[in-house]
Amino acid sequence: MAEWCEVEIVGKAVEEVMLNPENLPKNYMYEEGGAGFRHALDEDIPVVDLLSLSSQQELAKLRRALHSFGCFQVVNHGMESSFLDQVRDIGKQFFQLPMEEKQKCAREPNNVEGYGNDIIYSENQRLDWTDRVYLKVLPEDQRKFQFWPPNPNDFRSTVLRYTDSIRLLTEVILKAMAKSLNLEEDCFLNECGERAVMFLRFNYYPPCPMPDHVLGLKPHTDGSTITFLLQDKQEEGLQVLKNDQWFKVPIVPDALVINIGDQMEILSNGIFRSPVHRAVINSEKERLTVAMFCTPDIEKEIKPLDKLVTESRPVLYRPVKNYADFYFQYYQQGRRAIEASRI
Ligand SMILES: O=C(O)CCC(=O)C(=O)O
Ligand SMILES: [Fe+2]
Repeated sequence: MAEWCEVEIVGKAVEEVMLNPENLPKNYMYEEGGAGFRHALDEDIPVVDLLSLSSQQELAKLRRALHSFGCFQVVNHGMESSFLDQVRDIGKQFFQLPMEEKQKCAREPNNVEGYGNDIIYSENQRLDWTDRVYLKVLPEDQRKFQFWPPNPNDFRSTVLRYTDSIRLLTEVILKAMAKSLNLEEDCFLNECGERAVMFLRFNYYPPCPMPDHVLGLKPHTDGSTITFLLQDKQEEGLQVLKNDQWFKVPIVPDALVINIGDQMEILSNGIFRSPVHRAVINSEKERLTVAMFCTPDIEKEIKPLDKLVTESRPVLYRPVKNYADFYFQYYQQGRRAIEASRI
């Protein structure tokens, strides 16, 4: 691992790489790709109705979904279709701006926030076919507005409103997840703490001339407790791995995809599974998704809840703190950061 270094190698926006399609850098290429590379099965990922989530039947469905797939889609979450369109639109409008305009909120080396893409730690690193805007939206006093696009002019107000809505929804979902395991409803929320952190990421995937050899996002798990993903309205691309097979996460109108992240896998002592997932791309259409990563207060130590450790299910993970600190190094090596916690 000697070639992995702390200092970032500065890469190009995918949008610029795309201008020279005959010469795609080999870091993007999966040699093993080809026909079938993007293939995934259609087995419906469970869709949970938030309005029925107090019923035992819906809670049981939630528990099964989180144990088998590690993800589900939620409908009737209270956000209007037109508002979700607005959230996607501010992202699309930003990526359509001229490069000089986007560069005004460019990410700084070795920092995750702002406009940019992968932090490159090694010449050999596999790169993702995506440009992003990544922002810490909570806690409020940690917002760095210099990285928030001033353009389109409703960007900031829309992000703030979306953050408020997701914060409320997080409470509802974490409570339901606790209830689905017959635990006190606040137990996961308490572990996240008063100063829980939320990161928002707009993922923009330009069309790619070699979609059978390139991935939008390499296989990974999220480092969050839970992640909310607003999918593109037209273009599919998200796939989750279950029993060594890829499954499509279909577009369900106005639904949000909710993924378990590594820190929830740890809290639940492995009952909820943080799924390996990836994003595939296509040669004709761009795709835009909006991910909100909910993570605990960085001062909180995260470990399996006592009530979920039993004789038949011994403790599976060591405590972790400030998971994001080492998450990205693992991610860029195509490894799972949870390895550092597994006993
Ligand atoms: O864009 C997608 O479909 C997946 C996004 C994702 O997994 C992420 O941002 O971590
Ligand atoms: Fe992800």
